Amino acid sequence: MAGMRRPVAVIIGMMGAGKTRVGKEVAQMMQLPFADADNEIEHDAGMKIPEYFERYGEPEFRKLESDVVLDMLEDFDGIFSLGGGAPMTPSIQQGLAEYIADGGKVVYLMADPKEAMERANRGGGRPMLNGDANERWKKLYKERDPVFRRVANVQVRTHGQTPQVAARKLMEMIDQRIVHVTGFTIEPYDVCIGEGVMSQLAQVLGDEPAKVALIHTQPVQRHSDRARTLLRQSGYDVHDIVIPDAEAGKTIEVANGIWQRLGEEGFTRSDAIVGLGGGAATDLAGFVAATWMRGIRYVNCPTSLLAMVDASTGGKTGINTPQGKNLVGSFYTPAGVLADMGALASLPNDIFIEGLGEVAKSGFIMDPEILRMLEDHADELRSFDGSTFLDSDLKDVVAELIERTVTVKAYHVSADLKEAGLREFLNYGHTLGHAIEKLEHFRWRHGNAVAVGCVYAAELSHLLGYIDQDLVDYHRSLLGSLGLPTSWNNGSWDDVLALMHRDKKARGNKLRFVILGSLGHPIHLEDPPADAVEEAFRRIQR
Ligand SMILES: NC(=O)c1ccc[n+]([C@@H]2O[C@H](COP(=O)([O-])OP(=O)(O)OC[C@H]3O[C@@H](n4cnc5c(N)ncnc54)[C@H](O)[C@@H]3O)[C@@H](O)[C@H]2O)c1
Ligand SMILES: O=C(O)C(=O)C[C@@H](O)[C@H](O)[C@H](O)COP(=O)(O)O
Repeated sequence: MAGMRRPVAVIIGMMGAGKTRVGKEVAQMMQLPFADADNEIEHDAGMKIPEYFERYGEPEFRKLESDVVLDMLEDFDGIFSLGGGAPMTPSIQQGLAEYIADGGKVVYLMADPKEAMERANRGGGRPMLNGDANERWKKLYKERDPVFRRVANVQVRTHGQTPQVAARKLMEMIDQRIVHVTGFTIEPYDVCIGEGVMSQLAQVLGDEPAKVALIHTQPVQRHSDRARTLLRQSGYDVHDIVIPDAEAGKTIEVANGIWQRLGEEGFTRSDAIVGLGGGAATDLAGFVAATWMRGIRYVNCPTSLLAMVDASTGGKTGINTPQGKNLVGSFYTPAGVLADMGALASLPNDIFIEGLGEVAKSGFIMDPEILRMLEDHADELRSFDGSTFLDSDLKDVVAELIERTVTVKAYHVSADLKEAGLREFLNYGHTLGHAIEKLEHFRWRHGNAVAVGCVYAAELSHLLGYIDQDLVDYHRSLLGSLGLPTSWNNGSWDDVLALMHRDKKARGNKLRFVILGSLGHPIHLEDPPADAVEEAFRRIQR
């Protein structure tokens, strides 16, 4: 039945861009069939395209092309390359938009115009280039390039690359998962998830910045080396800024040191920042980007699981103060997020597991499929080993968990960037979680503290009659099976309570929490009874 199959990717681009050559190469690498729309048309028409053009003219050709392309979009499951002019036809544009909405990848293959023009002129037989071929090509490029950019959801630059290198790049891009973040007050951006996606850094930064401050920590040196090389190859003047690791980097002193460097090194409003590392590094880099000259462009390259699923997306940037976690900051949206799963190869097991705390949180508040996946793969996830990860079956599971968790995040952020209500649901588990982190002098990892905080919030939900004991037990058993902590007994209630009053959800002297009305349905809890708030704490101490 039509509609059951769809292409793995559709390649569009100018005549001579190498769509067929590169497309065939990709198909071979991925062991998929390849189809070229022009061949399919010639097959249907029973004649060569130039002959069809001559006999029936361009409008008839475009009609036939549209029929063939729309059929293939619903009944072909390989790599499909379109003729240069196909994406200009409104019915094909509509078909491609539906295909993208259904999760498809429309790849704009961007070759060097000079190379593409030469290739297109070689061999002749292109009716659209009749007359002065170079002039025709340039004119068509001017018309088509903006349309191609609009209809594609993936862009691959192949300037000066061999078809094999271009194909590998394209394959990485096809394999990637993309979550789109948009909203009323948000400049839309994509979170790209997959191995190798860091190679899109220059594309996301754009042409405007001349200088790029690459802010990272020392443990991710190998990934920052790669980013620096990519940036230099693309012609940026790269300024390497190494910050103290983890929470030690989220301080006003560190931010001040970077402001000084940006000033001394002449960073202007058109320059940019790349934040690379765990969530602490991306929070700090975002904060510097938000404040330097009141805001410059920044791109996040998260390298920990937690930063990939949560910290790098959504625009909450900030630093800690001696009084608490993230007390100073701003909502400032990145231009893009490149979650390169290749970085997970160097991630220690305990830091991977910590990230699962935020993944589970997203399951509890919205996406039960996340919880099912965590249950089904608890043993493999718990034994995560970066050195074998990229070649293991776990990679696809983790890619899907990242995509689903980022989708939960994007849903809340898109509707409520500045956290007027809905976005607060992402804070499930954080009221107690942040207090634990502070009382443990940040030696407890964020995701671990959030895991305990989720059990606390579940206990509170149960005490107030919203959920039954089974769901509280489920929190403990699921989080425990992943190697996450579910209890904490290292601080006094008075200290915890004082810190929870400093939580950003509190209003005046009233506590506010996010609890569960039922699984997947969080609710706000305003000014709850003091005895329930304390009793829930007693229950997580056991
Ligand atoms: N802005 C937000 O919306 C948001 C959301 C969630 C968490 N956060 C913040 O994120 C931080 C927690 O993030 P985190 O868990 O990534 O902690 P982290 O940034 O402290 O990183 C944990 C450790 O792992 C190292 N690391 C990271 N990637 C690595 C890799 N690929 N290989 C080897 N080592 C690697 C880091 O250098 C660090 O030592 C907290 O500060 C938290 O408040 C922010
Ligand atoms: O994006 C959000 O909104 C969140 O609350 C996500 C949290 O997982 C994250 O830890 C965030 O940094 C917490 O923010 P805070 O406002 O409670 O400091």
